[in-house]
Order: sequence, then C-alpha cells, then structure tokens
Amino acid sequence: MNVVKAKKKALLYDTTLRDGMQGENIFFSPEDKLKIAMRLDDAGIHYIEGGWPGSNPGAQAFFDLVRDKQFKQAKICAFGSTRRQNSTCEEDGNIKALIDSDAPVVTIFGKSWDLHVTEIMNNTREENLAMITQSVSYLKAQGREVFYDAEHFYDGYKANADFALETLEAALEGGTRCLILCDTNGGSLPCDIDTITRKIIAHFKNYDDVIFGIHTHNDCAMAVANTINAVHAGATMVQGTINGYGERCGNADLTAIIPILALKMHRNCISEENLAKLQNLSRFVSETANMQPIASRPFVGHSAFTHKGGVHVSAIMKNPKAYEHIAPELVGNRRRVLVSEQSGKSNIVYKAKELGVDLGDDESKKTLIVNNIKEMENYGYEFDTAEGTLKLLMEKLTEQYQSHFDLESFRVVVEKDKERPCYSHAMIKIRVGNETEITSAEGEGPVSALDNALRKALATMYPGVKDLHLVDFKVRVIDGSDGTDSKVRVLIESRDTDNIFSTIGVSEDIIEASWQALADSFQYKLALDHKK
Ligand SMILES: CC(=O)SCCNC(=O)CCNC(=O)[C@H](O)C(C)(C)COP(=O)(O)OP(=O)(O)OC[C@H]1O[C@@H](n2cnc3c(N)ncnc32)[C@H](O)[C@@H]1OP(=O)(O)O
Ligand SMILES: CC(=O)C(=O)O
Repeated sequence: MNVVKAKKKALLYDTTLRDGMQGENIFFSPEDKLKIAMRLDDAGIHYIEGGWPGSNPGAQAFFDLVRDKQFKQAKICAFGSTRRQNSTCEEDGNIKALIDSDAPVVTIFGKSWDLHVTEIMNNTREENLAMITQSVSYLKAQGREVFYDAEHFYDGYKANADFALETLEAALEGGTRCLILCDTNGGSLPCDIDTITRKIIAHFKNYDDVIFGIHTHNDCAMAVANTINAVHAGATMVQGTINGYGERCGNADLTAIIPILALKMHRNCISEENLAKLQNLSRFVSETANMQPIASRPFVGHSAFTHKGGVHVSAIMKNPKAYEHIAPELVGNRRRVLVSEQSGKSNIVYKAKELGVDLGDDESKKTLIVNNIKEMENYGYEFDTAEGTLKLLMEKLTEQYQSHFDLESFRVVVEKDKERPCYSHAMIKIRVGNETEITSAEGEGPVSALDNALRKALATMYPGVKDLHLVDFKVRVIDGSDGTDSKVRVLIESRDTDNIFSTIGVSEDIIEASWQALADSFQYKLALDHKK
C-alpha cells in the first residue's frame, strides 16, 4: 500500500514592514509598504505584519491603504504592545490604534524577562501579568485574532523560568492560541533554542490547540539557524523579514528560511510556483528599500550559484549536484560560471558556449585562452565582470575576431581657464576597411570627448552606433603603492536596444585604459549588429 504521510505545516509570518523597518537605513513609504505587501501575498506568505499603528502617522496610513485590498491568502497583522501599566485597555492609545487599524490579526508583545519588568518598566510582576491577560482578552473581545510575542523569552527563561512561563500562561488565559517565543537580543545559540523550545512545548502539551512561533534576531549570526532549530523542536510559525532587514544586525532572513523549510525539511509552507518567485521578491524589496542586494546571500544572491574554481566548473558540467545543494531554478535563481585566474579549461568551454563562441575541438586553443586570461588577470584585468572583452579575447585567440575599425592615432587635450571648468577636446584617426576617417569632438571629460569623436568617425559606415549608450564607467586603482604610476582598471557598461555588456581596459595611463574599454564596447556592438 502506498502510504503518503501528510507533510507538517509551517506558517510564514513576515515582519519586513515593521521589524524590517527598524533596521538602519530602511524606510518604506505607506505606498511602498502596500506594494511589498502585495508581492508578499503573491509569493504565498500567510501573515504580513504591516506596522505599529500607534507609533506614527505613516504606520497608520498603511492600514488605511490596505483596508479594502483583496489578498489571495495573506492576513494583515497590526503590531503593538500590551497596555501601559496602571491603566486600562479602554484608555490606552496604542490599543485603540490597533483596533482602529481594522487589521484582522493583532500581534502584541509583552515582557517575559523579569529584568525588563522591574528595572526597565519599574513595574511589578503581578501588574505585568495583568497587562498581558487583559490586553489579549480585550483585543479578542473586539473580534481580532490575537498573536502574543513573548519578547526576550529565551533570556527571560534563562533568568527566571517560572516567571517566563507565567507570562505565557497569562497570554493563554487572555485567550490567544498563538505564542511566539522571541530571541529579542539575538544572543541565544541554536542549542539553547532547541532545549528551551522543547521544554516549553512539552510544558503546554495539554493545550493541543496552541501553536508556537519563533522570532529571532541575528546578533550572533544565528537567526536562521535558531529559527530552524525551533521548528525542529516543534514551533510551527516562523517570523522573519525579507533579506533579513531589521533592528541592529537584523531579523531571521525569510529568503533562507522558506527554502530550507520547503526543500530541506519538507514542510508544507509554500507552493513550488511561489518558491520560484523568491529571488524576484528579494530583489524587489531591496530595490524598494534602496539597498544594494548582497551577492553572497544564500539561495537568492547573484553569487549563490556562481562557480569560479576550475575544479568546481569541471564537475558541475558533468553533474550540477557536485557543487550545488539545490537546483537554482527552484528559488528563481540561475547558475553562473566565471572566468578568472582560478579557471581551468572547463570554465572556458562553459563560458564560450554561453557567449556563443565556437572553440572547436582543438585543446591547445583552450589552453591558450586559459593561459592568456591568467596572465592578463595577473596584470590587472578582471574578466568575471567584463564578459564583452572576454568574448572578443576568445575570438581573437581562435582567429574568429573581425575588427570593425582600427585605430591609427588619437590626441586628447584637456583645457582649463579661469572662466570655465575643465573641458576636453579629442581628435581621432581610424581606418574602416580602406577608408581613413579623421574626426574631432568635445566632451565634458577626456573619455566623453573620445567617445564623441569615435562615434562621429563610425557614424557613416555604421549608423547602428547611435543606439550604443555608455551607462556606467568605473575606474579602480589596482595597486596604489606606486602613486600616480599605479595601474588603473576601467570598466565600462554599455547598452543598446536589446543588450547590455561590459568591457575592460587596464593600463598605467587612465586614458589608455579607458580607450581599451571604449574600443571593445564599440567592437562588441558592431559585431552584434554585423551578425544580424
Ligand atoms: C522588541 C521590539 O522590537 S518591540 C518594537 C519596538 N519598536 C519600536 O519601538 C518602534 C515604535 N515605537 C514608537 O513609536 C514609540 O516608542 C512609541 C510610540 C511606541 C512609544 O513612545 P513613547 O510613549 O514616547 O515611549 P518611549 O518610546 O520613550 O518608551 C517606550 C515606553 O513603552 C513602554 N513599554 C515597552 N514595552 C511595553 C509593553 N510590552 N507593554 C506596555 N508598555 C511597554 C516602556 O515602559 C516605555 O514606557 P515609559 O515611557 O512609561 O517608560
Ligand atoms: C517582538 C520583537 O520584535 C522581538 O522580540 O524582537
């Protein structure tokens, strides 16, 4: 008989729009928050914490924007604290804002650690317990599903286990059926999380309708590991943020936790189709936050499935499993291979195929390319970021290169007078077939003057150059120890209507390095046009 075991469920709770926004430099407008909430819903997140409505007008504005929106499955949660001490829920502005948000779920945090009760809040333990019970039951009575975040739970349990347990009992007495254990300071280790979570779940074993959640911070770089350990110990709800944004060192990163739950722990938490949206979701959130995406971020980073070492590339060409723990497509990522001084012939073969260069069967050509790349990288080139120049180099070394113009000479003059800032003038002489073209042009800088002059010289023979745009220009001093005699590396990113490509130049002279990168960019573009 084929017995199919039901997969255990895991609930995904995203707090990017609340705890994520407590991260340094992270800001989302209410409109940004709405767009992110829609994307989180589209990716299959079950709960979206939208903010603390009692905190600021922007947080409230999000709940006004989201009120009438339809979500596929996500429930919007409003976050706040238990009522203030020695007061009532009815007169508490924070509790009122939670109700006015109209969010169907309310998550409130309360104190589990007696240090916070006595020293930070100057409160009594009894009043703290009453604040928890009364706040939960008041919000329940307003028809809300109430989740209880036990702030500092693990630290509190270590300091005074009995009191920490009493705070959870107080929340259950108020009527919540979801207790989230928080490692607020991010100081716990996976072994602590495992032991304590198991003890707590065992303690409440008679409450079979209660679910446990986990909320961790990354101060020991353990947030994901701690979350996974809590799930292993029996927690079913995971709280985290996209890209791990959050207070101090951040929260548990859902872009790692979700694929681990789905692919390694086989939890029922996300469909295959939604899992494949993960990289896009991560990029969307980093773009909206105006944060540079981290290339080495597990699962979703640009480098997460990028192979550089020759031994690795040789193996993955036979079977990708040799150096990939999952297929990149499962999380919407893709495999990449770099060519550098760490390459062997396998990298060259892989890359040539990707770039559309036919290397044939001559092994000596592949060795020639590898050796040239190693020598040039040793000189200062970096081919993993300059695939345009790499393609041209492969074609040159296999006698497939067709030059569309040849430089005879150029001259660049930079002028400065007291009336105006520096300006540049370039004169260039090139050969196109049997024709010689001499043109000159001005530019705001020497490279721009050279670009303009080359463009003018090529325009009659190759009208397609008008579609070529230089979109990025980076200069890096490679070894600063020789002062102004140091080598510089120039990287140019160019685009035309359909393509984007990078080219590189290296020299002790910045104009020479720029010319190499510039000339390669035009040659690459003309080769593309010529192929059409
Ligand atoms: C672990 C977490 O991440 S919890 C979320 C933390 N996030 C934030 O703090 C961001 C949003 N916060 C805010 O906008 C403001 O702090 C507000 C509006 C909530 C409060 O502002 P203020 O009234 O000026 O208080 P302030 O921020 O100075 O201090 C926090 C107050 O909350 C009280 N408090 C803290 N936790 C709780 C709790 N669980 N239940 C009730 N009161 C609490 C503190 O005792 C302190 O009260 P006090 O001023 O009487 O000492
Ligand atoms: C509730 C919460 O954000 C924390 O304890 O970290």
